[in-house]
Amino acid sequence: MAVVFRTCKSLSKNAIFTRGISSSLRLHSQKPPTPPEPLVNVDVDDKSGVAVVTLNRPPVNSLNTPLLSELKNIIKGLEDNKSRGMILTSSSETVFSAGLDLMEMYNAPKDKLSAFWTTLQSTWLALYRSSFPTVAAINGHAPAGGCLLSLSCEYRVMVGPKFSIGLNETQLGIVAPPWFVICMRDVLGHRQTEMALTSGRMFSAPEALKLGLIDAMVTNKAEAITEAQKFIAQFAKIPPLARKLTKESVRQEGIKYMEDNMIDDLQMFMDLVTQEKIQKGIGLYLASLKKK
Ligand SMILES: CC/C=C\C/C=C\C/C=C\CC/C=C/CC(=O)SCCNC(=O)CCNC(=O)[C@H](O)C(C)(C)COP(=O)(O)OP(=O)(O)OC[C@H]1O[C@@H](n2cnc3c(N)ncnc32)[C@H](O)[C@@H]1OP(=O)(O)O
Repeated sequence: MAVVFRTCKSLSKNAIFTRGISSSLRLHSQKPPTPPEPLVNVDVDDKSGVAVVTLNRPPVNSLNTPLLSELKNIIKGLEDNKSRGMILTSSSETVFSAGLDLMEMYNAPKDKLSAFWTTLQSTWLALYRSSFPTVAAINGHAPAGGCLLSLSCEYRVMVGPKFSIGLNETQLGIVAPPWFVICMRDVLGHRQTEMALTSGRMFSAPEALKLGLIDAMVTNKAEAITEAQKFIAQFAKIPPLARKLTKESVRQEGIKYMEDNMIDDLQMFMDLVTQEKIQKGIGLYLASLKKK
C-alpha cells in the first residue's frame, strides 16, 4: 500500500520561547513538534488503484467541519487521479462514525452552523455522485450521519453481530433531511424507509442484513476490507465512463435534489436547528452521552 496524499499540514516551527526564572524570554531549540494526525487517512493500493479511506477522529469519528472538508478533498483527489475505487472505513475498533458532531450544532454561531451544513452538503454530493465504485467497510456503530455515509456508498459490508446502524434522528427530536431519506429509500424502498425513519430505529448488523440495509456481514475489519475489494474488482472490466454515467443516472434524484435545493436545504437546517426546543434537546442528549 502506498500513501498518495495526506491532508494534514505539517507544523513549521521548531523552536519555542519559554519564560525563565528571571522572567526574561529565551529561545530553546527543540525537535520539530509531531504534526497532528490527519482526520482522514488515505492509502492507495499500487496494483489495484483502490483507495482505503479511513476516518480518524477519536473517540467516535463524529463528523465536524474539518473532517468533512478533508474527506471532500480526498474524494476530489481520487476523482482527479481517476481512482479505481474507494473503501470507506474507520480507525476505531468500535465506531464507524457517531454521525454529525453534535457540538457543531449546539449553541453554535450562525456563520459556523452554516459553514458546517454547506460542508456536509458538498461532501455528501462528492461521495454520492463519485465516478468510482465506493464501499463502506462498517467496522463499528454507524448511527445517523455514520449511516448516511454508508448509504451513500454503493455497497455496505458490516462487522457483526454486535454493532448497529440506522438513521435515528427522530429519536433525538430532529428530522432527517430529504436527501438522507432519498439515500435510505434508494437502498430499502419506500415502506421500510418510512418504518425505519419514523421510529428512528437502530438495527443490529444481523437485522440490517436481513432488511437489506447492509449487503454483507463479516466478523472483523480485515474481512470487511477483503469483501469490499472483491466488490470493487467486479468492475475491473467495465468501461469507467459507462459506469460513471450509469451511476449518475440511477442516482439522479438525489443529485438533482441537492444541486437544485442547496440554499433552501441550508435554510431549513438553520431554521430547525436554531429553535430553542431543538437546542435544548441536543443539549440534553449530549449530557446523556457524557453521563454514560
Ligand atoms: C422537512 C424537514 C426538512 C429538512 C430538515 C432539515 C434539517 C434537519 C436538521 C437537522 C438534521 C441534523 C441531522 C443530524 C444527523 C446526525 O448525525 S446527529 C448525530 C446523531 N448521533 C448519535 O445519535 C450517536 C450518538 N453517540 C452514540 O450513540 C455513541 O457515542 C456511540 C454508540 C457512537 C459510541 O458509543 P461509545 O463508544 O460508548 O462512546 P461514548 O458514547 O462514550 O462517546 C464518547 C465521547 O464522544 C461523544 N460523542 C458521541 N457521539 C457524539 C456526536 N454525535 N457528536 C458529538 N460528540 C459525540 C460523547 O459525548 C463522549 O464524549 P466524552 O468523552 O464523554 O466527552
